[in-house]
Amino acid sequence: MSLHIGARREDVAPKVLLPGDPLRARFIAREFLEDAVEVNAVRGMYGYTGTYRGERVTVQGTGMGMPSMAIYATELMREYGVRTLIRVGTCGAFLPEVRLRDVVLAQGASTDSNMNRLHFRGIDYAPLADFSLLYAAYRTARRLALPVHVGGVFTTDRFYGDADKEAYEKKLAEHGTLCVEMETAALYTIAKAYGARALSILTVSDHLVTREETTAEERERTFTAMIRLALETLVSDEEKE
Ligand SMILES: O=P(O)(O)O[C@H]1O[C@H](CO)[C@@H](O)[C@H]1O
Ligand SMILES: O=c1cc[nH]c(=O)[nH]1
Repeated sequence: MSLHIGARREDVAPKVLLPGDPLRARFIAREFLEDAVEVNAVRGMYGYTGTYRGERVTVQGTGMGMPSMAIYATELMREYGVRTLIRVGTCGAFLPEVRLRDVVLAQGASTDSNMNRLHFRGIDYAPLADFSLLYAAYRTARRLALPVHVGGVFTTDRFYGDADKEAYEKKLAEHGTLCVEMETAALYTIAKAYGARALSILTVSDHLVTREETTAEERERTFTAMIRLALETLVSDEEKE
């Protein structure tokens, strides 16, 4: 057990999927894993362990924002020995060519958060995906004939912004940033600190240019292309635990 995860150490697999929404964790366990058992319910942040094509996988909700992601990612690596982490999250698209329900592989993450600046004493660290995992996900997407966008994302501390936020998001879009979400910069930074491998796979749940959006139910219960891609990447990944 750790402070925020009630599972026994042996109940958590070395490979973990991380949705922000704990109900998406439950949906993934019910619809995609065999023999899934609930291993965490502390604070309602559900976690489950089961098998996917014979390999043990844990799916653990992380909540919203970098501090919450940092808590779960840290405890999973430090207390449970997790080595491979794939976030399966939602994002808002910045660019017209990134359409609603498209899938994004986050190569790196810019951020407006102060968390990394505190950690690196003012230096602008560049949080990057693990290349072997990114490459494995890209190859898996090709095999599944699933189109994906690969590029930079923006991890924000502010879901609701103002004119100031809109201005810097416009600049990020002009510099090729694909979409906005709230956890990837923390996940990539902390995974590197623990010598673990991390990747964020995101589905576009709303569009900041066209203003289209999906429903809360769709965010909880669908986006199966992203989930299938993440699970197939985990089990086809050549770096075995
Ligand atoms: O759908 P999840 O994984 O929670 O991801 C996105 O959705 C939440 C905001 O609605 C933030 O956590 C953001 O990163
Ligand atoms: O953080 C997020 C997630 C989805 N859509 C957004 O606009 N922001």
